[in-house]
Amino acid sequence: MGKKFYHASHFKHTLKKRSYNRYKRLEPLIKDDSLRIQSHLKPADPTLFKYWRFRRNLFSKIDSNGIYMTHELWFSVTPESIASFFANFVRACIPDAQVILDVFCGGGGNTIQFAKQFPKVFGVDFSLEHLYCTAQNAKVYEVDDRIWLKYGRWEKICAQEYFQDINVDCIFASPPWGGPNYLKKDVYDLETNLQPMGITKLLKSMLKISKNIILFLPRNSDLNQLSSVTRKLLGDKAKCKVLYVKENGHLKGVVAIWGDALVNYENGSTNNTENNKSTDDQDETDQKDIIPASFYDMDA
Ligand SMILES: C[S@@+](CC[C@H](N)C(=O)[O-])C[C@H]1O[C@@H](n2cnc3c(N)ncnc32)[C@H](O)[C@@H]1O
Repeated sequence: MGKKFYHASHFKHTLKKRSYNRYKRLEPLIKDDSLRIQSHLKPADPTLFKYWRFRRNLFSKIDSNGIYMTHELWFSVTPESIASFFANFVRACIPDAQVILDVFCGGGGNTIQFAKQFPKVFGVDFSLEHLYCTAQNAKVYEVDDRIWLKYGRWEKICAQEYFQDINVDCIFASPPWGGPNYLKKDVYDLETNLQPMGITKLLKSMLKISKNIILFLPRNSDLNQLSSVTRKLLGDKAKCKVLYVKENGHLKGVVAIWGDALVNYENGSTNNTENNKSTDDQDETDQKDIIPASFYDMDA
């Protein structure tokens, strides 16, 4: 992968060698190991307690005490059963896929589950701390050898065409929704609220790299905007499929899906049995289950 990416297995080492200034920024966190989660200890910030209670939903291996999180990751990591569902879904739809790109990879919730299914996974994030968490967490799941990380803003990375020469089979992205206020309005405007760019720009930037795209979006996302962006960028006959994602009966968000291989899948072809095993804390975690509750064929 040349000098463009950091291999997750040697993240610290390569960062120190190639980008000493960046390494220096991260060094205090590495030295005092302050991002490492000791599962039995509540986070210092009480506003995070509600996420900590469900910590095993985020990473089933959190009790290994080898998982790394930042403050932001407590409320933005994709819960493991959902991330596993997405990875199984892509595997079922594109069985011979080799390369997955996870834009906005955060703490590796999705990257790790993809790496369990596919030989090569790229993760992009503009937070060095988050990339460090992804690299560390991937070690716990023993998939660090399959993960390559890119530091930087997606806006810049796609403009500089870093992925142009790589045959990416599918792009997954869980972009920032703009904080908890996303539920305050009945309908979430995907052009003005989604970060770091609206849905049109985001989808356009990704279509240059792969035709198979999955975006994890707020549950109140404006479906009309998804329909019109599909028509605008892909033509009158193109389709976007929307899948409602539930965890423990709670609607967590929607995924918008583009690309024939993903859109034309057979219902029920994915299986999440590994993650249906309940962990301890029965009252907290209950049964983890992802139910594709509804499907909309957006006839653009
Ligand atoms: C919702 S979180 C992703 C969580 C991730 N899927 C996981 O399971 O850990 C969004 C991530 O996007 C990153 N991010 C926000 N703006 C970005 C940008 N312009 N370019 C790259 N990464 C960005 C944040 O640092 C954060 O880690």
